[in-house]
Amino acid sequence: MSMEDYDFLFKIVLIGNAGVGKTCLVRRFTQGLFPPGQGATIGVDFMIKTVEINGEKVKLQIWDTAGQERFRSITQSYYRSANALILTYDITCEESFRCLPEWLREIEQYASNKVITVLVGNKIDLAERREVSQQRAEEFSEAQDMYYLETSAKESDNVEKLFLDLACRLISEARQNTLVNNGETYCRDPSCTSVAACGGCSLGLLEALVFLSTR
Ligand SMILES: Nc1nc2c(ncn2[C@@H]2O[C@H](COP(=O)(O)OP(=O)(O)OP(=O)(O)O)[C@@H](O)[C@H]2O)c(=O)[nH]1
Repeated sequence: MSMEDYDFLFKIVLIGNAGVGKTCLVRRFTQGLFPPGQGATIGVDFMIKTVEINGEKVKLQIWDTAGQERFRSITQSYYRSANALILTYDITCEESFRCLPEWLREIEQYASNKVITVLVGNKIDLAERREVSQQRAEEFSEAQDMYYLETSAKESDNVEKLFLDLACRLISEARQNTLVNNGETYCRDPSCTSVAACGGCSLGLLEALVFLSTR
């Protein structure tokens, strides 16, 4: 697709504890599948999906970060140019909910103050194993001024809604000019703000892949 083939380009970054289902949410949305035996993400993964909203083409760059602590210094560097963050926890895992204030501190420290943050409680298909009530999560998200949604990547519940509602909000913020301006970054170098696809930045896609796979 050429650069002119879309009206909006947004960068969305998924964060949250390991195993909460970030990769499965991204795969469900971008590829329409629930991957069997999904392994832990190493560093950062990247997918693109273009959607049409009210006749306008919206290109979503979706960055899936590793939840494991050992990758934190890599993943933090991806917050800065994000237009939106999807902070995910697992409704069957109290620990993943208790870690949310820690994630919010990371956002405060590393993301732009214009970033839109959505809180997602994933794995609602496992209702019998729920450890965090919807009410508790809603109260928490309201107190933090975040939009809240519960999803199941497995059953495809609310996954399209999550990304499409977010795209609508991003369009509306872009129109009011209040969004993070991140240029059109096509490579994995978080500091790249090049408009050309990796043409002008110091760390091209191939080099970045080697960098990530050797860690
Ligand atoms: N039942 C159920 N299981 C899910 C759902 N989403 C993810 N899982 C499972 O949860 C496990 C972890 O999923 P991932 O998508 O790898 O989690 P992650 O947050 O990307 O993990 P890291 O890459 O380590 O940060 C896998 O075994 C998935 O099959 C869901 O909606 N329902």
